[in-house]
Amino acid sequence: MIEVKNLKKSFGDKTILNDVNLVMETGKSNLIIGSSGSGKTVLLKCIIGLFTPDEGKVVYDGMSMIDASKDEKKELRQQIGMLFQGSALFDSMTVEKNIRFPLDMFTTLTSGEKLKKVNEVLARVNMEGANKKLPSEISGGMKKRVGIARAIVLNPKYLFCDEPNSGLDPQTSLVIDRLIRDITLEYKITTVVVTHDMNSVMEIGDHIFYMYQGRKQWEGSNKEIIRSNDEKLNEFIFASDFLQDAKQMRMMHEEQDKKEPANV
Ligand SMILES: Nc1ncnc2c1ncn2[C@@H]1O[C@H](COP(=O)(O)OP(=O)(O)OP(=O)(O)O)[C@@H](O)[C@H]1O
Repeated sequence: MIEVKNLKKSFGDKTILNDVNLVMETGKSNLIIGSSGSGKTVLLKCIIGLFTPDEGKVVYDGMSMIDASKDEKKELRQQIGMLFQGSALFDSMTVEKNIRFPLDMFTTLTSGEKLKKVNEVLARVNMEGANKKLPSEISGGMKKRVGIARAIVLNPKYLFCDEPNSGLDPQTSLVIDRLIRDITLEYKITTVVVTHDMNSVMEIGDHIFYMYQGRKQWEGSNKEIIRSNDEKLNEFIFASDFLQDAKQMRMMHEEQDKKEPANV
């Protein structure tokens, strides 16, 4: 579980995050959504320790990141897997070397043990046998899968994904979303996803945080979001790329409700 408590962050006299409180549960996909400039990336960077908040705390399973010792921070960093926007693979390295990179950085495993781990995670993302391929030789969706394999190779307790579907077609996005959701459940990871994609919200949004002008404006599940009465959230849903999908989803759910009233 990750708890964000009374987090504040400003740059100069501009307040970016204003008293943000979130609880992100283990084994769940926690999504952060919001319009451009609402503070999602700054929030993510505060959570993973790339920015130091001006006030407040980020607590990882009872351990406050700010108050942690140097060794505790180092240990925590190893428990964090990161899927970057655009996958961020090393172009000159093969798939195998890309995935092995965190093992080389953080472990003293033998090369045989490392290869075993690489092959395990490659199989988990359905990319068996792709060891010797270069990033330039695989598709965007495959690159994301390699990025996920690299993010989970150290068995992280926490997984952060920044726009995991950027640049992917809807079908491939669905594959990536489901992979993130399944891995979150199987490995009992606390997963945090920053996204603009309504399909992801509906597919994997166990818990969604809607950020508006540096504050948490709304939170709830993917079932609740399409029935929300929050004006700002609805404006966001209906004014953005979410429009078509959201309308369709809302209609689908209304149809479903007529048949079987949902208890939410
Ligand atoms: N290092 C920085 N120094 C100064 N201002 C910053 C810095 N990083 C972000 N900001 C400002 O913080 C605000 C929030 O930015 P942030 O990147 O968190 O938005 P976002 O919600 O992630 O947007 P997007 O969806 O476009 O990525 C913006 O006004 C941005 O200019």
